[in-house]
Amino acid sequence: MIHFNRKESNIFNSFKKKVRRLVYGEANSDLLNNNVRRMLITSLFCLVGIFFTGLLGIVALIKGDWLLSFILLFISCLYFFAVLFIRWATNYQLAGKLFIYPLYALMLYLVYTGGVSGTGHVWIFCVPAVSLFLQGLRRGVKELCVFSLLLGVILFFADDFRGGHDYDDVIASRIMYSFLVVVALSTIYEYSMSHYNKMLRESSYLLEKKAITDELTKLLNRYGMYEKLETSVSGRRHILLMDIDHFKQINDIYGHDAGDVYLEKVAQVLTSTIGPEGVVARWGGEEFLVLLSTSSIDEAKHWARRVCSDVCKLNVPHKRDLLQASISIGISKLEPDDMVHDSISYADAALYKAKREGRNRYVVATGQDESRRPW
Ligand SMILES: Nc1nc2c(ncn2[C@@H]2O[C@H](COP(=O)(O)OP(=O)(O)OP(=O)(O)O)[C@@H](O)[C@H]2O)c(=O)[nH]1
Repeated sequence: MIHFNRKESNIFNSFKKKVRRLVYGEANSDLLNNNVRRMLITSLFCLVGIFFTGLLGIVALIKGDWLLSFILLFISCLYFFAVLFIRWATNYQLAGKLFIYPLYALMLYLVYTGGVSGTGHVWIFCVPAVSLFLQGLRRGVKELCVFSLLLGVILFFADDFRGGHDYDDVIASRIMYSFLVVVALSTIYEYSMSHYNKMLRESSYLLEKKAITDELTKLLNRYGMYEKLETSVSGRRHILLMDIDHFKQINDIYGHDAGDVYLEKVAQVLTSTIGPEGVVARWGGEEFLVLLSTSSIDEAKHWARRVCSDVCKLNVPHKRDLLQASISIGISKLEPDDMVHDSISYADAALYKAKREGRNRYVVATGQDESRRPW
């Protein structure tokens, strides 16, 4: 068993960090994002490509094979440019094309000339996996068909042209068969991976949605609303924190299920009353929170008044009765540099003032400006 001592593992960790920074750049924390992942893998392909074409280019240069050396070093520079391009434009698709087309050309050139001592064809087996990854399943398969066709022509007829390598027919057919087997296996693998990734993306989308949605009312839940509240915007916004009045009585008299139906209806009223002026969430129990995009306190009061009036007008039929209630609201403002928690506390204090003053009303939070003063 290998044991690393602390110093070795520190060196190893800092080396790992450096490599991650080189490859991932700033995207390290966002690896679940499909685009970011593709960008990183394309960068990695390019880095591997730079290394190998660069190295083989230098070897060819030392051996005096000027043309091969020029081609390899040119491609190495192209891949370097592709890495920079991904970093600069974050466009992995174009960078992928910059990678794959020179690769096709280089592979066909190596097969055509036979490469070093007739070993040119040994490199072609990396093509299917790279092509399918960079170009996607459909396009990748089409391009691999064209590539295989050109490969076949070169393998069987290259010796008819000047500089073409003379492949034995048996070897040519074996190279062709084995290449087609790799194409088929890579296609099956890519198909199953893309299918699996699609399912993974769908289920992670559903889970994400579930995590921020209230099951009963289908509004945002507290967690989802916190995300909205913490999204920084340039201007002032307003918070309406609301609580249904004497809701316990509805539960006590008509039962919990009737209470649930009433909550659902209140959620619908809030959504239709506020419309695009804000975001509505179920804050918990019989409490709702609206984040208004308006910066004007008069407009915030206007929306609070409308909510009070629309909830009062709500009659929810239950057996032979009609469920009715009112709502109390606390209003506070949320400036870009305010602590979200503080603004909600102010709205909460205002809400309880509204309850104390007789319910079915709104109260604007006081003291918010004083709290911002340094004294
Ligand atoms: N049906 C139902 N009731 C809920 C739900 N969540 C909380 N409640 C009930 O909401 C009631 C809240 O009651 P209280 O906090 O005493 O307040 P209230 O009766 O609304 O009175 P005020 O707020 O003082 O006007 C409790 O009876 C809870 O059981 C829910 O999801 N469904």
